[in-house]
Amino acid sequence: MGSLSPAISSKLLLPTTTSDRTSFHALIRSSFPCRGERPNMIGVFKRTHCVASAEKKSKSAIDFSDPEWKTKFEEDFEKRFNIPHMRDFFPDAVSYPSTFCLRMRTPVSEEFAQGYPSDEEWHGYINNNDRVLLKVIRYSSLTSAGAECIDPDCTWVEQWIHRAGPREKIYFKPEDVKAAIITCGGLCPGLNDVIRQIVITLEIYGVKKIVGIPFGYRGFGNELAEIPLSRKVVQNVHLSGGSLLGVSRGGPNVSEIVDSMKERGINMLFVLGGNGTHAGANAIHNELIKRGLKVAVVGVPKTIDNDILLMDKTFGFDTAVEEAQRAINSAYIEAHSAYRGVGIVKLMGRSSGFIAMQAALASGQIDICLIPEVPFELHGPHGVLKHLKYLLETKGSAVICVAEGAGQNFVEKTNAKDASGNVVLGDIGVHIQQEIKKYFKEIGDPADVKYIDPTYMIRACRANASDGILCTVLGQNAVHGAFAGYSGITVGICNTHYVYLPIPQVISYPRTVDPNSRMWHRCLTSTGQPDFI
Ligand SMILES: Nc1ncnc2c1ncn2[C@@H]1O[C@H](COP(=O)(O)OP(=O)(O)O)[C@@H](O)[C@H]1O
Ligand SMILES: O=P(O)(O)OC[C@H]1O[C@](O)(COP(=O)(O)O)[C@@H](O)[C@@H]1O
Ligand SMILES: [Mg+2]
Repeated sequence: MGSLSPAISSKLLLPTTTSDRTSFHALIRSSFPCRGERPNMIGVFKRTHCVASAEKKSKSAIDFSDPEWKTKFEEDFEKRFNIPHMRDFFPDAVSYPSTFCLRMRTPVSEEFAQGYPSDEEWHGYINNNDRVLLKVIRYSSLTSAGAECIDPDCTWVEQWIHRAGPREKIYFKPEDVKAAIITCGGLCPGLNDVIRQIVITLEIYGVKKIVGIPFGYRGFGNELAEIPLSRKVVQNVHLSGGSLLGVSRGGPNVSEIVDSMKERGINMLFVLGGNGTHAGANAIHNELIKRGLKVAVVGVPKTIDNDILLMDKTFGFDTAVEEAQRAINSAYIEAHSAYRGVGIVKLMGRSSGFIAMQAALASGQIDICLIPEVPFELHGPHGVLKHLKYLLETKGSAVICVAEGAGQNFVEKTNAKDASGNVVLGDIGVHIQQEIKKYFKEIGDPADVKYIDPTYMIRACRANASDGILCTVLGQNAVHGAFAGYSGITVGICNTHYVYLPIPQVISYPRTVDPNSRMWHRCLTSTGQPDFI
């Protein structure tokens, strides 16, 4: 393991504006070519396998010899994780006592003629100054496994983020609200659960006009009619997978979406989607502000790939891992029952191998787990095929779990993109299957290869119980955030607590498995696989 270059470790760029941050992340990526060593998006050093090139380092950096650097870092962190509020853009924004009351769950009268039921003594409101600690481990050294430190000495620095939940003051009168819900990108278990909770919570605040926009951002095209939503409509939707509203990739541009929102009179937008969707939601939020429109845009991160930064996990991920067990178990049984059987399971994960890693860990039936974050060779003395031969000779069978984004260097690039601009990946599962068959034929040993691709099965199912709970809390908090007057935010779970985060902070780049993390090490311990390079 190499150590950090002194030139790099002595200073660190601290971005303050959005454009600064964009260049910060670009700089970080270009300056730290080795995955394990670059500071992450909150400027954190990680233990490295190689040394970065110091000359690419920014001139504008924090000087760790400055006795004030820690205070400056904490202040900058507070600024970056500030959640945008109506008051920031509309100083004359008026607040009202909340209509969300834990004791009195419905407004006092249908028409709010008697005012809002806000004079109970205790409502369970969140104070705007409540915070959640983002990092809870105090590493003593960069040599600690998975260490994330701000400076080379691993000084303890507090990083606080905003606590989610209902506030005492709201910035929308429920009778003036027209709320819209939209689901974008690919499917994910739990979408219906989140939709359901958003609708139910909106109704508890007293909102009457709630609609679903069909088929993601495409639904803002004029030809698609809104779907009226109410508790009655959503009551049982969580019992099935998919999205009641439909999903899509691509769609109108941001300006057209905002035109459409204005025309429809939407002043609360709940956006369920992944990195791309959130980039869209943030752009919509900025455009609305630019046009002086008082609209709350709140995201709920959706991705079975679990590739959103800073969160413990995203909803649907646990369900996907659980569903993957069925495919892995089938592959295991097939492989185990065959003479020199090899089972291959391909799982989703465009650039992040979380599903493959966790599914391998959960099953205990995987011998080789291949993820996009960890390079490997197929051929050669240290390659996957050599190890497979060893496994067949010693165990008699083997099971491989491969993430769809792994080993893309082995498959032909098409340069094709989907409607959202995501690169269309080559099929690594099919490629590995063919290479295994070819290899064993060439060496004259038999191998009975069975390939299972459960790709869409693991994301089209309904959410399991723990995801159902996560969806419930996230959906409710999304509504609380909108009523509290926040916009351009997303909800998440952080160290088991629920938080609001400014969208740009969670989508700077996809979250990936850290090959130096304890979890990846646990996976390697479990599979017993060597390095394949
Ligand atoms: N950078 C972006 N700015 C605005 N909209 C985007 C951006 N990236 C993607 N989108 C839109 O967000 C939606 C979902 O994006 P996609 O990448 O397919 O899924 P996900 O949100 O799950 O990552 C699509 O309608 C796409 O057009
Ligand atoms: O076939 P589709 O609908 O494009 O979906 C495939 C993609 O969906 C995912 O599961 C999740 O992607 P999103 O988060 O963008 O929805 C990826 O792992 C995978 O590449
Ligand atoms: Mg995406």
